[in-house]
Amino acid sequence: MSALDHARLPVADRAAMTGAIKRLVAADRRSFAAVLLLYVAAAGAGAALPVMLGAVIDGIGTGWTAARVDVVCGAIVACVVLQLVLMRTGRRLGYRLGERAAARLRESFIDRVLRLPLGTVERAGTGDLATRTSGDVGAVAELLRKTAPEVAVAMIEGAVIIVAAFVVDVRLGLLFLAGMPMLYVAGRRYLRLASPVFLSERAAMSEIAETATASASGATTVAAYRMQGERRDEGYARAATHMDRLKGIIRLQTWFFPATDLTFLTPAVVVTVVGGLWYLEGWVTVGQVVAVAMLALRLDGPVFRSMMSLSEFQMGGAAMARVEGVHLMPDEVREARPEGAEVRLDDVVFGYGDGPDVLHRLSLHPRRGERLVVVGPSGAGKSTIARLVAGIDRPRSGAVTLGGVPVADIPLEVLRRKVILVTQEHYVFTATLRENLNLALHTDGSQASPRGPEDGDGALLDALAAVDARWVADLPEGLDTMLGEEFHELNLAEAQQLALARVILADPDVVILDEATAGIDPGSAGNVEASLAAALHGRTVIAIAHQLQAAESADRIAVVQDGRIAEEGPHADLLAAGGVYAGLWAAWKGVAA
Ligand SMILES: Nc1ncnc2c1ncn2[C@@H]1O[C@H](COP(=O)(O)OP(=O)(O)OP(=O)(O)O)[C@@H](O)[C@H]1O
Repeated sequence: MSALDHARLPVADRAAMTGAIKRLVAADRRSFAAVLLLYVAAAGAGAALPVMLGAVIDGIGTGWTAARVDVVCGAIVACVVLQLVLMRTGRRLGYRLGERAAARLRESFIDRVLRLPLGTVERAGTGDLATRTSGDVGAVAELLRKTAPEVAVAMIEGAVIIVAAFVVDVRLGLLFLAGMPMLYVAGRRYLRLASPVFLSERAAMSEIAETATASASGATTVAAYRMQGERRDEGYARAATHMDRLKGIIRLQTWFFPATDLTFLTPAVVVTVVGGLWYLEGWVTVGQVVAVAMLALRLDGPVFRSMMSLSEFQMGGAAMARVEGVHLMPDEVREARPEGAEVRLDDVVFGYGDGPDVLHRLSLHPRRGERLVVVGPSGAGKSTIARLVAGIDRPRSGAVTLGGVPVADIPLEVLRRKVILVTQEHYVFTATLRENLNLALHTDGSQASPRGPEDGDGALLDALAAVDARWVADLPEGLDTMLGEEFHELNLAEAQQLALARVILADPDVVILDEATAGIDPGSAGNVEASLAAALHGRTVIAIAHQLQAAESADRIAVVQDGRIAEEGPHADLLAAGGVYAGLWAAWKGVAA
């Protein structure tokens, strides 16, 4: 296979992000309003402190009684307690709200990823998708559960403090705002500059993951071609790029953070100095100046907290843009309903991406219930035929149909019940053998629902027996044995048998086996195929085979060469014809002998 072209998955723009945030808020509207209300009330109780303190200062000057001062001081203490209680309750609710939003986001992300067309996933590269699935979704969850509530509290506190300053005195309130333009300008500039910097840092991280995943999954190939040095250099180069992007973030923050120190001190200094002069003019009272100056100083808390969170906020935002980007993938419109289960390939032309044609006007008509074996030299296009029949790819021209409609137009949930492709890549889920088998059963009532021990294990055990999986008898807990890397690990042959047993349980109309028994030793592969053929009797089986032994017993053999069907017919006829198949057979017999 040639290298896949890498078409990155999209990243959400501002409008898509706004839409996503609106959806998240709307899904939990009442809790959101409650949290907002609690934060505003807590901030109000906090801002009341300096205001009341100012009132006490002025009150003492204008002859308040000690009792009155005591009452106000009591109210100040009550406000401190109230603020603590409100803030604590708000935070608890806020974190829960964030957690729920994160869970919702995760679910819709996974749902979307599982519905992505396989071809798209392949072209995007597993690194990009892996980074989005693990790192990015995690970063967004952190954003929703921690950073966003943190920033929301800070913003609300800041807003309430400013309102409180205006309540004390409008002119002092305006003075208070004197330091704000700097903060606004610096904040805007930072946000504008930071967004692409953080996005590029995330993208560089994906590249590292992509390289590491590719090197690890292709380790044996890398070793065989002695490409360790190249792969290492590639990894270093990607890591260096990532380092550069991180340095960019640090450079940006180096000038931004000191600037913010100045910004939040400026209003307090301006209020104290100018407010002092206004007091001398008799325009304001000492209590008012003290109250607004204290409010200005209190601004440092929310400003500092939001500054500290801003980088995480940016990072979370960049991650969210990538997570949401997955939703921008155009949905595949698959609405065709097949009538029956006849498979036909007519004049099919196909090529990968922008590459050259690999199938050239190829036609193949597997008959209902027949076992058609497809053979041919390496690179002839056998697996490509399998992918087209399974609806993973679409032909450039011509038609690949199932029950009279294009396979690639059939909704996946319908198609997967009718056509199953088994390749050499098998996945054993970390779950019990029973659960691994039950995956194959439809849960919508159209066929038997997942079975537990109480339902009898007959069907599961029969399916395993049909693929000659004798190892099941030795499992410590039978069908309830946990499989997976950390539990009972299956070897390649066993994993293939598990995949084949799933096919029997799924009971589709058409089964495509693309070297599906290649991992099983040639001695037992024959047994497995024979018993599988018996279990799949009546189904259309298209088997792609390297081992010509499997071809001998086929109903029909199709020989693919250079993307075309070179010959078709039963084993004996093709041998007698003395063409391509006879040559392949002789070569294989020579090897096998
Ligand atoms: N994902 C892909 N992207 C680009 N080219 C591809 C891809 N998969 C296969 N090809 C190319 O398409 C042609 C047919 O490949 P295909 O895998 O169908 O052949 P095959 O007969 O199954 O070979 P083999 O027996 O080695 O598996 C080859 O030239 C191959 O390089």
